[in-house]
Amino acid sequence: MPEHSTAPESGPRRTLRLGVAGPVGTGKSSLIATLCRELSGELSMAVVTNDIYTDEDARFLRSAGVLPTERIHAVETGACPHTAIRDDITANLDAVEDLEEEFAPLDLVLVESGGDNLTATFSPALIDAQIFCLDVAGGGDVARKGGPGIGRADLLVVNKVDLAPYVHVDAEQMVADATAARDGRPVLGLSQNDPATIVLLCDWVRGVLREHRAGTHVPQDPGPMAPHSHGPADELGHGHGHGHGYGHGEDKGHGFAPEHVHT
Ligand SMILES: Nc1nc2c(ncn2[C@@H]2O[C@H](COP(=O)(O)OP(=O)(O)OP(=O)(O)O)[C@@H](O)[C@H]2O)c(=O)[nH]1
Repeated sequence: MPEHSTAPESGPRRTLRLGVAGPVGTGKSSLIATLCRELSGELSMAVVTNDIYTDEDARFLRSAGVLPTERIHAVETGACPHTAIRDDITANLDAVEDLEEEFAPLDLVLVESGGDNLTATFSPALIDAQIFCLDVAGGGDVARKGGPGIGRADLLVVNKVDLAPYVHVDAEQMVADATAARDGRPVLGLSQNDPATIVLLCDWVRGVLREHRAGTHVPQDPGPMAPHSHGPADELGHGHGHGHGYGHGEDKGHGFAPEHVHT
């Protein structure tokens, strides 16, 4: 762990807060472990994980030994994961700020979302940039289906490309479809088993950090998740809905409605 980083001090806050979101099991924790392993020699880093009921992701990272354990904080959301990264970010913001204070000056804090569906994105009030993670095992057509993270995250990772032949997915086509859906925003085919792709991932992070330091990186909001509810309690007005007031009527849908998020 470096005592201090060689990165220049400029701008209002030096730490880059980088979110990693995506559906369950797409490889978010593994990606974060890899970034810690590859970059912690040059950057001062910390991690915040989100799980609904456990601190399992934090325990995975601690046991992987990729950072000193005290640099890995777990947030137990107790609710669907997107709530804690978008609707009420208090617990995550507290965790990030605690780490930034305790280990000042930090260069990079990675925030891992709990595994959710295609609609979860981070609030730009919590993070400066975000990665959205898909994997080839979820099916080659997922990238085409769209959603705020796929369309507008700072980086879309198509993960586990090494598995593509085994799940009968054309990884190159999946990356091409994703690229077409993103108006030129970057897409990276990644595999933990392919060091060349890991180099590209690390270079992307270094680039965003440079821009953040230079004050030229502008945090983007990929957009809200689709209106949905959480079962009968919501219908009765006792649960928590997520209509977000984006003008598409009642918050009573149960599925992903991409047409509702591109407004
Ligand atoms: N073959 C292959 N497997 C991978 C790769 N990345 C991750 N995995 C495996 O995919 C599984 C899920 O990875 P995780 O990193 O736990 O995924 P996650 O998105 O953090 O999972 P949740 O936190 O439960 O949403 C694990 O068995 C990983 O070893 C990869 O590049 N290639």
